[in-house]
Amino acid sequence: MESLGSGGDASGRGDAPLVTRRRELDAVSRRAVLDAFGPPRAVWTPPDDPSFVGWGAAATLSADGRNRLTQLQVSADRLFAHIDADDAPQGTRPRLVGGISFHDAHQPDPPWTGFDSARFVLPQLQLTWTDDSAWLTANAVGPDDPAAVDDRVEDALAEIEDATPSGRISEPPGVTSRKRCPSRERWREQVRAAIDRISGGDLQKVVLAQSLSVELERELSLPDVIARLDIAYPDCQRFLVQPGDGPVFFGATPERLVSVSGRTVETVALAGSTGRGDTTEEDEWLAAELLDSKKDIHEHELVADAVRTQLSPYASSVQTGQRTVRKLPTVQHLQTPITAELDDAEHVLTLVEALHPTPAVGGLPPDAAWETIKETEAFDRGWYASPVGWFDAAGDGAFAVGIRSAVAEADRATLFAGAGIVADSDPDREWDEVQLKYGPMLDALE
Ligand SMILES: C=C(O[C@@H]1C=C(C(=O)O)C=C[C@H]1O)C(=O)O
Repeated sequence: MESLGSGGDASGRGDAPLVTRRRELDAVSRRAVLDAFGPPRAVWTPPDDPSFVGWGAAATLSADGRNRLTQLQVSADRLFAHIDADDAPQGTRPRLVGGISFHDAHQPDPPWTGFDSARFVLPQLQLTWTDDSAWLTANAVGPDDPAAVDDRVEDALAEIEDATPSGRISEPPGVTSRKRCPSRERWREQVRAAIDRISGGDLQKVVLAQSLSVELERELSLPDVIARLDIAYPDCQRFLVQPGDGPVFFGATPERLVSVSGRTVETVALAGSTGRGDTTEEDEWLAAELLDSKKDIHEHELVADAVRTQLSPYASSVQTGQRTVRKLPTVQHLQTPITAELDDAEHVLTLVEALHPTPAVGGLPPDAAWETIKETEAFDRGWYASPVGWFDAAGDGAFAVGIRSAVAEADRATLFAGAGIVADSDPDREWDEVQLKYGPMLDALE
């Protein structure tokens, strides 16, 4: 490990060549290979792009402190400086996969063991699925003999060929006990205190979160959890990060933080929520009410304005799409797509830094919101509501906001969900909204 200034380290041996080999394979079952290869691993399955899985660590970059994303960019540039092939199709190029914690003051204590303030891994093996095939990419850094990398490819190919899915996707493990933080009564007090602060004028919005710790009847099968989320949440970004043998962070989030491809930036404002109806009529009525709700439009537009403002130093023209209702299995949200063309090429981490946390998960103004969150929430957000994603040597990449998520180890999991509080929020409605947002993870577990 070498040190890159305070708190930064990289096992990427910046000046050593990065050796990459790739092979196209017949389609393989992701569930089967996830079963066959253990941690460290990462899964990234976007709604509209190929699925990606990484195993092992050819290099690990981690950093903390206020400059964590700048430090990471420096170590990543060094790691990628001597890449031996970069003209391959996008999904097959070497990628750093990982994420950062909600706040830079985070310590990787339980349940977040292994989840540094910022941590990205260049996998030893990457598998990327295309429409009818898959690509295996093997990465190695430094004194590794290129012939050893070829051997690793052959070994991995043999193992992948042998990997067969183990029967049907199992049923969720089942929940035997649950512990909420805060209690309903305490939540009411917290929301009222936040509203008082908003009335005082130094805060416009704050997103307060809850945690739900559950014990499971059986140990969690990660390949099966991901398979169940694929079926139930195909329109969401499914992700999983497991730094070592310990905990895993996973989710199915509807919220893109930012993606950068060349000069094109895509992001979204997602805030303002209601439930789903039991009938089509009720569902449409709820959607219409949401689209018309002054409180939700206010909550939403604070996010859209902040996103546009944060992008403006990098892009002279920022396009705002139409505000519509995004329907998810347990909730509906107001959503506005936002796109921009960058004036100059920028690294996706620069935009992550500019945007995180948006007021969809933090609040406004950001410092007053963080102060309120820190004083109010009696648990560590860890990587919940934080940027999770990947980037490559060109600085292209994609990041989601890690909501609708849980951190789990063996037969325990902690789920997180939050709601935006504005001046006219009602504590009980916000409570109900949070329970709906636990839906995706609870469905995966019970
Ligand atoms: C904070 C969460 O969700 C965010 C908050 C929303 C809201 O307050 O309406 C809606 C979508 C997300 O941006 C969460 O799911 O935990």
